[in-house]
Formats: sequence, structure tokens, C-alpha cells
Amino acid sequence: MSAATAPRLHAEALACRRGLRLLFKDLNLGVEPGQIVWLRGHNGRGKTSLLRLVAGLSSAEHGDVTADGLPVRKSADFRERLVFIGHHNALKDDLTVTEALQFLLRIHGRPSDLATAHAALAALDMGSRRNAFVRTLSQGQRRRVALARLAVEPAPSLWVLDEPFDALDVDGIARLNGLLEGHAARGGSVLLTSHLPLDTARLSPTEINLDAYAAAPR
Ligand SMILES: Nc1ncnc2c1ncn2[C@@H]1O[C@H](COP(=O)(O)OP(=O)(O)OP(=O)(O)O)[C@@H](O)[C@H]1O
Repeated sequence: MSAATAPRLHAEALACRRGLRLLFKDLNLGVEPGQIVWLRGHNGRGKTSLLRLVAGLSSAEHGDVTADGLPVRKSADFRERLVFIGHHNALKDDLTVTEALQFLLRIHGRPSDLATAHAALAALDMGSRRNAFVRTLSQGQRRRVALARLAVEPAPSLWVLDEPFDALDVDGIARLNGLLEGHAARGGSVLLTSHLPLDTARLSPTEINLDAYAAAPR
């Protein structure tokens, strides 16, 4: 990854269907380098579904999501400049914390040497558990390990984060806020969901309420 800023994300008149239900329609979306976008809306409105569209993991019913003008599903460059952390932490129970993080870094093409993994864990204050098995961690600790990837992201990419604050304590929230703030200041961008209130004074997020684009009752 060599680009100096995050990709410019754009979508027009986006509509999303899951199964038989049209979830939302007529959504215009833009995420610029340096911007933090907070996606809000009722349970089941389609926030996770939208994040999956943006990450190129599914197709829209109508409209295209583009990154620097190219459809995300066709851009290998975009995939290298994207960090997607879903609601499930994707950590393997039978690996140690360090191994599980190294695995995630490796499959996403990021530096995965021991020093990098240890630095990432230290940034989320998980250094003392680095040799523990993932299955022995609490939910908040698992979330910290999954988020540790962000601490060693080498270039300003687009971070797509599904409920990243979920299960974090006050210290974890402060650490994540620090990562988000630093990332945006370096030209990175963020699209995230959160049912918990964000620190708007610190993060200055742009809010999008998906309820305003509802296509049908939930
Ligand atoms: N694989 C699937 N097949 C069919 N419908 C699905 C599938 N996954 C999700 N849905 C439906 O799509 C709708 C939107 O789900 P989604 O997870 O995107 O909502 P959300 O806004 O993220 O919700 P929450 O705030 O509860 O996390 C829900 O009604 C859900 O039941």
C-alpha cells in the first residue's frame, strides 16, 4: 500500500435487498479521506448489510459503490486499502492471541511478524494476554485483539467497522477513540456503526441515519 490517503468512497441511489426484503433505497453516500462517518439506524435497518456492500462482500439491488471511481467489487487496489472488522471478531479459539492476530494480519496482506503483532497488542493493552488461548478471553478482550489490527495499519486506508465499541470498557473506548482520531488526522477514513453514543467532540463524525432511507417497515 503506497497511497498517501484513503480511497474516496462514493455511492448514488443505493438500494439493498436481503432475501425478499428491500431494506433501504435512494441512499447517497460519500466518505472522504480524513472523514469519520457514523452510520445510525434501528436494529435490522440494514447497517451491517451496507457495510458489507461497501466492503465488496455483496452486491447492491441498485447503484454501485465506487472507490476512487472504480466499483469496489472489481478493485484489487481497494481491497488492499480497506480494513473491514465485522461484528464477529474472526479470531480462532484454538490459537493463542498472538497467533490469531498474526493470522488475521497475514490473510489481509499486512506485516505479520512477531514484533508487529506484539506492538499491536500493546496498543490495546493486551500484551499480558498475548500467549493465552483466544477461547479463554472475555468478549471485551476479544474485541481488543480484533481491533489491534488497526494499531499497526501501515497506510491511511478506509476502516469499515461494525459496532467496534461493543463490549469495550472505558479504557478500551479511549484507546479506540485515540486510534480513530489519529487515523483521520493522517488522511485515513472511517465508516462505522455504533449503538453507543460516540465522542462527537473528539471524533467530529458525519452522521447518516439509515432510517431516513427505509424502503419498508422493519
Ligand atoms: N443472510 C440473510 N438473509 C436474509 N436476510 C438477512 C440476512 N442477513 C440479514 N438479513 C436481514 O436483513 C435485515 C438487516 O440486517 P442488518 O444486520 O444489516 O441490520 P442492522 O441495521 O445492522 O441491525 P442491528 O442494528 O440489529 O445490528 C434484517 O431484517 C435481517 O434479518
